[in-house]
Formats: sequence, structure tokens, C-alpha cells
Amino acid sequence: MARADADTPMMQQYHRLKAEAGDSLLFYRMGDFFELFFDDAKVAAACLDIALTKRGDGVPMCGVPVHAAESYLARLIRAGHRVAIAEQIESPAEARRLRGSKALVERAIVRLVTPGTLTEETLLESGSANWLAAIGHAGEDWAIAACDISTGRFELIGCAATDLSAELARLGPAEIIGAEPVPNIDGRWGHEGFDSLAGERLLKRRFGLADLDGLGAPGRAELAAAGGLLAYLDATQREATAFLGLPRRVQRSAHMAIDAATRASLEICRTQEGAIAGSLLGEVDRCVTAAGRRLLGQDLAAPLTDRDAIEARLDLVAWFTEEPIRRERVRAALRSLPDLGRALGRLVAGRGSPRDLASLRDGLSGAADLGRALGGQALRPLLLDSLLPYLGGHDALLDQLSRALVASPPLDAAKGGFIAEGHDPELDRLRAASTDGRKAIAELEQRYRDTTGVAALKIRHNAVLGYHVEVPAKHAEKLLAPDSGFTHRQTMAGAVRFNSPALHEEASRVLEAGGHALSLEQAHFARLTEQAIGTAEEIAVTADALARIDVAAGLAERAQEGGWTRPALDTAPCLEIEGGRHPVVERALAKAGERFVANDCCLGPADRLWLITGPNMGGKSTFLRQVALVTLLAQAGSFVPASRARVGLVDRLFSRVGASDNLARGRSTFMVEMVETAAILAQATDRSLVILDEIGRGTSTYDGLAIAWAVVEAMHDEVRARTLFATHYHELTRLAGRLPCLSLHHVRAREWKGDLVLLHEVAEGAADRSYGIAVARLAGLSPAVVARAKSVLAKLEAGRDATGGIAAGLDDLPLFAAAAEQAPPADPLAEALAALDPDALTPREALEALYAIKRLAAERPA
Ligand SMILES: Nc1ncnc2c1ncn2[C@@H]1O[C@H](COP(=O)(O)OP(=O)(O)OP(=O)(O)O)[C@@H](O)[C@H]1O
Repeated sequence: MARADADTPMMQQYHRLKAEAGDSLLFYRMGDFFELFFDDAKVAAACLDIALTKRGDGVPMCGVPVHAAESYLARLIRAGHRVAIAEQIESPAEARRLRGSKALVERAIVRLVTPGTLTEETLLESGSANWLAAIGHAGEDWAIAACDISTGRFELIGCAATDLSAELARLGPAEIIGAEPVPNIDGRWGHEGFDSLAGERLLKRRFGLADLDGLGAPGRAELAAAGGLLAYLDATQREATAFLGLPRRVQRSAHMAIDAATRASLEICRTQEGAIAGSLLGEVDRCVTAAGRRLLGQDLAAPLTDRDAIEARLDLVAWFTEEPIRRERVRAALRSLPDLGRALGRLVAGRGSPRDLASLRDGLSGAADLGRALGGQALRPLLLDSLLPYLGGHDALLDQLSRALVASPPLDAAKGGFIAEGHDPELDRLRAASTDGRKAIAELEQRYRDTTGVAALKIRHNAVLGYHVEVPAKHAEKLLAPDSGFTHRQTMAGAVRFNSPALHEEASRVLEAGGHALSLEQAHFARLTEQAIGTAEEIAVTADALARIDVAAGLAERAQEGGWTRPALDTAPCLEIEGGRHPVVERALAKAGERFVANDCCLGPADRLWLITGPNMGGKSTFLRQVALVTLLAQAGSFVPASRARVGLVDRLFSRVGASDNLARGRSTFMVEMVETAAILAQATDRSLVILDEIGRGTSTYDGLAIAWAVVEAMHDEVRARTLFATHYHELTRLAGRLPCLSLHHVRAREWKGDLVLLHEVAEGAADRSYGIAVARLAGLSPAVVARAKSVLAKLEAGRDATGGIAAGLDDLPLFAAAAEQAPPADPLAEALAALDPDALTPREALEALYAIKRLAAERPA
């Protein structure tokens, strides 16, 4: 940063704050603007598309108006920047009073705005949680402490190093921090406080606890992660306190493990392009509240593995499907409620407004009404019964808020006008005085017009002069006369301004009363906010209960809309789906006026690996994905797009469907595929569901087939997970004769009058051929190229028939297990060498040993 030799005091202050802000952009408050200087100005001007100017001393600068700062902040944060806000912490008048007429206003960084610590409505997506994740470890144990301070959620997740990415993928954090870099994780490192003792101390202090047993005695790694997280919140929020509920310890086994590649491949909460529309979440979501949408996203990101917990969710969805009128009433009630959780988050963070208090009032009273209405319903499911008590219980706060606030308070507390009339007699009196004063000023205006005879005389108000009398320049004479009773204040181009003792007196009354009224309102605001914060935990629980009801009613709505059914759950490793559909593809086809062909799938202990062949575009990938999605939806507690489904609970879900390039990390498509396949083979269990599409396609035919062959064998013999394996290697179908729990299936196609007809139907048996050339023709390859390809194919097929093709001889391979178990043949030469101890040999023995070794070497098979 270029630095002027003789910095002004202001620039010195700027440099001090900038040093503190580090690599964050510094928003330096100057009156009604936040200014940025030097490189910060260049970066911000480019990112925000605003003018970059220069100060008199040549320093580059740009600025954003304070009242519009939020939208600029949003753009900077989205572009990956962090922003330090330096506010004026005293008024210019105070500065002058304390330190003389030329005193510089004191400024301090009051907040670091980072992607994971946002609370402002405009900076957040209403339908997604905004997680900040801190990674800590103690020796070999790792943990993530994650919080969403916009709603107060706080989780501690202990896990193995290898599970970190999957857990982070579940959360989808806006920001990841840690002490030192963690391989393959994109975070900001070098933060402090990641030690378990600090974590323990900070947790105890924050929640006023004597010991941590009440939190389920978190382990050392969890404490280290929590320590880093809390230290970071203190550093970014400064004086304000971030909203955090008590931390919830998340048991990893309580959730279906889904790694990042599977999430991307199944497009669970976002499409691969990052959009919600077109993802499973986008397709399933019928929530009417933002909190419901956030919870649904979390449910889909972390399906459950506990059968009772899933059944409880399903019972509630079923209850809502039974009576559409009941469902619609509940949804209508929910729809009208404000976002309780986020309003609370802002109030706790000290960024709340009177409107947030009104949101609490309306949200809590709506919750209580809903609780009463639902409580009157017969045959309530257990989950609903357990939620009902949390919908009420805020009477004292509600009573205060309802009596104190006007119906629709303003966003800005500073201007007042949010405390209802009749709530505070003193406030009413001050307001009346101020109104009377204004009336008196209006009367004064009329009187001055009459006495001066100037009809155009006006009493105006501005920030510099306060109340004053203004007349057009041509009438100024009369008021300028020495005995007129008016004092000249200002001469403008067309008008002249005056003061008068009577006006001064009335104006003081107005100002004084108005000022007192304002401070009284501020005091009310502070008191109400404090009262609300006092019950923050309880309010957050109410918000969660409302969200859970919204999710269930929304899922019921979705089920009804799409003819979805309640899945049966099973603890045996089975998976039976009749009439299954892919919700997103089905919708896309419906838009184009086409029908989705429903398909069945039936996996069980005796038939757990389906090998699926068939033409390109035949629907293999769609079928694979739909099986995974039906399972995922079922375990998230949703009805499923199928006419019947029985889902044996899945502990881990793996999906490798469609190309997943990871060139940014310097790996080729094939390399990524192999790394991921290795991970599946290492992590999948006999309780897992594995979906593999075209493994081995990115390399030479021989290598690819060999790898696919070995992977299928390993899945079948060793891993024993329920597996769907789609492939274009027809040679793999030979495995059916050798692997008892593998069966062959294909997507059907027909050639009709020379045209290919894709039926999208999954049927038993192998495909008779691959139809690749027919698909290429459909895709518009020129007739000449198609004709040439056909003749090349005829030659290749003739060659294959003559030689047995690339799979010739594969039938003679020993089985995978047998091959894996076969020990390498003994090597006498190696054994003899290993037995030698050169230091213990005499020269003569050494010579003999040498002869013996030469002899063994000569006997070795070539
Ligand atoms: N069950 C179905 N009913 C109707 N149309 C379907 C069905 N399944 C797939 N399709 C249509 O076929 C298209 C191709 O499907 P998909 O990508 O699953 O084929 P594929 O067999 O995996 O192809 P490839 O082998 O080239 O990857 C889909 O985009 C969809 O439009």
C-alpha cells in the first residue's frame, strides 16, 4: 500500500484500522458514506461497478452510501470478500467537546462481515441455512463445530478425518475455518482458539455452565473445534453477541452417510450448476415458510437411519395427507407467519429493528393459535403431540409486545414511531407536546402572513437552520426592517430566511419533546429486545416446531400432487420399488408433454447386484438415480414417487453417475473416477446402497473392462452392498453365470422401420446390442459418417466372432475371492537372500553363499 510521507491524522487512523482488518476490505465510515481507500478501493470499485476516484493526495478511493450499504456488502460477500466495518464511535460534536475543534472522530472496527457470520435479511438466502464450520482436532480425533447465527443453531460433530468432507458436504457451509490446512478442504486457515481447554472455557462462559456433562460431555476434538468457532465469532462480531443455542452433539451414525461426490451426482439440494430449481429439494419443496424450506434442505441433506424417528416423521406426513382441508388450513396459517428464527437472530446480534420485534409478536401469537387449533384435532400423531407444547408458552413476552408495539412498526428504530399510543403515558404526553408545538408553528405561520402581508411566507425546517421563516427575495424588505421582530439568517438566490423569538420558543418545545419521546422509545426498544433475548432459546424451539410442521404438511402436499406413497421401512437389506419415478426428470418430461415410464427395482440378499445394460439415452442413469432418490426420500421421512416401496435402511449411499470432472484439483476424469471407486470399495458396507454408472469408461477398452470386471466382483463378493451397476461393456454380462447374487437387466429399445425407439423400460436379461450407432444417428451425425461407422462395426463384429472378442478367455479366470486369496508363489531366491546376514559371514562362507544364490537364480522360472 502506497503511504504518503506525512499522513494526516485521519490517514493515520485509517492505516491503523486497515492493519487490524488484515485482508478484509475496510469500510471506513465518513458521515453518510463508507469509504474505501488504496487497493481496497480498486477491488471494491471493480466488483461493485462503482466509480473509482482519487483524493486530493492521489489516494484511490470509492464509497458507498450508508443507507444502501447492505446491498453492496451482499455483492462483495458473494464475490468471496470479507469486509471490516469501521464505524464512528462518537459524534463529531462529542469529539470537538472532548478534544478540541479540530479533533478527529474516533472510529473502531465494530464487525467483520464474513460469509458464515451474516444475520441481515438481504445478505441471506431465506430458504437455506447459513453455516459457519470450524474444523478442530485432538490427536487423531477430528470434529466440526458448526453454527448458523442467523437462527442460533449450533452443532458439534465428532468424526474420523476421512468423514470430514462428507459431513461438510451435508452442511454445505458458507465458510469453513480452522487452525491449519486440511487436505482437500477449501477453508480459511490460520485461525486461533482451536484447543480443547479454550473450547471448554468458552463454552462454559458462553452458556453459564459449571461443567459440560449436560451437553453430553463432548470429546476433546469437539471442544477444540468449538473453541475455534467461539473465538472466531468473538473476533468477527466484536461487541455484538452472536445468537447461539446450546450445542447439539450430532451422532454420525444417526444419519445416512453421503459423500460430496454423491451429493453432487444426485443433485440433492443444488444442481451441479448450483441452482435449487432442478434439484431434488427444488422438486420436493412445497413449504410455505422460509424456516420450513431450510429444515427440509437439512432433512434431505441428512436422511435418518433410525427407523422409529423416520416412522414418526412419516406418521405426521400421512396425517396431513389424510385430510386436505386440515392441511390447507395449517398451511394458510403458517404462510402468514414471519420468519421468527431470523428475526430473533438479528435481535440477539444487536442488529434488530422494531419490525423484528413485531415479527416475534406475530410469529409467536400465530404459533399459539396454531397450537390451539391442532390441539383440538383428534388422533394426533406422536410427533405432533411432542411439538404442540412448544408452540405456546410465550404469554408474558407476547403480552408485552402486543401492548407496546404499533401494528406495523418501521424498520429503523432511530426515527421512533413504533410504540403504540396508550402504552406509556409519559410518551403520549411528549408526543402531544410535540404535536401541539407543530400546530402552534402552523398557527404562527398564518399569523406572520397576516401581519407581514406576505402570502408566500413559509415556516420551514432544515438540518442546518432548524425551524425558520422564509420569504421570496422581493418581499424581504419588510422583514429586514430593524423593528420587524425578525432576525436575518440567510440570503438565498430567490429567498431570504429569518428567525423570530416566538418561532424559536415553539421550535425548542417541539424539538425537546420530540427528542425526549425518541429516547423514551429507544428505551422501550432496548427493554423489549432484552426481554425477547431472555427467552431466545424457547423462541428458537417454537420456530423449529413450526418449521417441522411446515415440512410435514409440505411433503403431504407434494405426495398428493404427485401420487406419491408412504414407504415401508425394513431393517433387512432389501429394496423393493414398484412403479418408481425420478421426480425431476418426470417434471421435465411433463413440461414437454411426455410421459415418464415408471420402473421397478427389487434388490435383496439373494439378488443384490443388478448389472444394467442398454442403449445410450435408454434411461439407465435416470433409473439408477431414481432408486437412490427414492431411498433417500424415504429415510428423510418423505413419501416417495413410487406406487409401492419397501426400503431396507441404508447406512451409506454412494452414487457415481455421470461425469464428475475435477480438473480444478488437477485430476483427470478417469483419475477422479478411480479415486472415488476406491473410496466406495473401502467404505461401503453390506448395509449400503451403491449406484455405479459406466465405471472404467475413461480409459482404453481393455483397461476399462478389466477394471469394471474387478469392481463388480469385489462389490459382489467382498462389499456385498446393494448395488446397481450400469455399463456399456456387454462382456460383463458373462459374470451372471459366475456370481450367484448378480442379475442382468436392460433398458429396452426397439428398431422400427430403421428408427430406434427407446422404451425407457427396465426389463430382465441383458441387452441384445448397444444401438450406439442408432443413437448417434438420432443425434444428427451425418448419413455418411453413420454409414461408415456401420461398415467399421460390421468388420469389428466379424473379428470378434472369429476370435471370441476382447472378453475371450475371461470365463477361465478364477473367482475374485479365490484370486485375491491366492498367495504369491514362494520365491526361494528371495528367501535365501533374506536369510543372509553378511556381517556374520566369513569370507569363505560368503563365497559359498554367492554360489548358492547364483544356482537358485539359474533355477528360477523365466
Ligand atoms: N423412465 C423414463 N421415462 C421416460 N423418459 C425417460 C426415462 N428415463 C430416461 N428418460 C429420458 O431419456 C433421457 C436419457 O436418459 P439417461 O441419461 O438416463 O440415459 P442413459 O441410458 O444413462 O444414457 P447414456 O448411456 O448415454 O448415459 C432422459 O433425459 C429422459 O429424457
